Amino acid sequence: MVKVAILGATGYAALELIKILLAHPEVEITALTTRQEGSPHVQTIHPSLHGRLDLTCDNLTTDEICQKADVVFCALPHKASMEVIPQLLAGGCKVVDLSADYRLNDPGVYEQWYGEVHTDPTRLGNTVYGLPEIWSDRIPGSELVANPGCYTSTSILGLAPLIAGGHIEPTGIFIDAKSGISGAGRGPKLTTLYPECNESVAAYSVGRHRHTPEINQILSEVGGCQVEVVFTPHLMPMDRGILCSMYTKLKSAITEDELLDVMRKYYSGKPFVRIVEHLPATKDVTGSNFCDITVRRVGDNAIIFSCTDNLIKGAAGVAVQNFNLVCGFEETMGLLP
Ligand SMILES: NC(=O)C1=CN([C@@H]2O[C@H](COP(=O)(O)OP(=O)(O)OC[C@H]3O[C@@H](n4cnc5c(N)ncnc54)[C@H](OP(=O)(O)O)[C@@H]3O)[C@@H](O)[C@H]2O)C=CC1
Ligand SMILES: CC(=O)N[C@@H](CCC(=O)OP(=O)(O)O)C(=O)O
Repeated sequence: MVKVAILGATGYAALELIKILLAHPEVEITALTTRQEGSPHVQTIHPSLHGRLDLTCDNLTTDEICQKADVVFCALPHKASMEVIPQLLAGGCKVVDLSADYRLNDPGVYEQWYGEVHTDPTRLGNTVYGLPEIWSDRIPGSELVANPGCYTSTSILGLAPLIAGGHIEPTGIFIDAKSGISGAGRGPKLTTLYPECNESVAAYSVGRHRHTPEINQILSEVGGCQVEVVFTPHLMPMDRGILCSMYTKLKSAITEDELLDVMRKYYSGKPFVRIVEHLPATKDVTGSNFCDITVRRVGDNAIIFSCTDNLIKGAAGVAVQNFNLVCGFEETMGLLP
């Protein structure tokens, strides 16, 4: 059994991690952390776990975490992650980081988009990006995996096959992304209060959302050329789910059926990507680690639709996929009911 700690255990991503890991045959959850004093029981923090896990959430030092765990899921916000991860690695733990701290290659780009100087810059560019559908060969045995962002993985998985095959123009790709409110985390914020966002849809961070450089970086590597997307996120009045509708210019006279075939071949043998013919909806993937993708040809354009549950394929599910690969388990272990 692999002993596992979850940092930021009081949050939404951590709750999903706990639920998945409780059903994982090779995992024992040995530590949960919070900054709160008084060591609240996890079922007080997450009532849906009542009777499932007899563990408190504790304000642990990194040394204490290293004594209790072999692998750490770091479900802290960005900036908080890079403050603890170097010590966890030095203490012998392997880490799957759900934050954005180790996803970008360039410390200057991190500073530009996150407004902070990176405090562990030498690991940027040397940390594997945990998108197993694209780089499953790079993940096994890694000491640190940077889990992708939720919008990011949904966008990249939809676009990668057509970028890699050279079927669409690499610039002028418009991503219209919609997310449920849980994407913003459990902490109270004015914009996610019920009266502010219920029965209302709005775009935010137009032209300046921090997932833009992440999408560009990964797709540029996939395509072997400079990819530039225009990424516009919207907050939707629903609990969870992401739908990305992506508008691209086709480079050739390829048909819609051929585009679907390109996608099927690209993801052949990848258990969590489903190339579908219908237009996918967020409800189709709720609670699952699937990413559902389709494409429509409209004139000279390909419109790609990609759908995930932001808390599962966008966070906890892909984190467990990465954990399985790091530990040498079946990629699907604990993830297919
Ligand atoms: N929500 C989503 O859909 C997705 C989230 N992610 C990423 O996963 C991580 C966790 O997200 P999520 O669960 O939504 O976030 P939440 O805000 O729900 O939970 C994060 C937890 O981290 C703790 N925390 C907050 N600030 C700090 C800090 N400065 N130092 C130490 N601990 C802190 C808090 O626990 P406490 O106050 O008890 O200490 C909090 O409950 C983030 O990096 C997020 O960007 C990635 C993809 C999707
Ligand atoms: C709806 C909502 O607010 N979503 C978050 C992104 C979610 C996410 O988890 O992204 P990172 O892991 O990169 O932080 C946002 O737009 O900031």
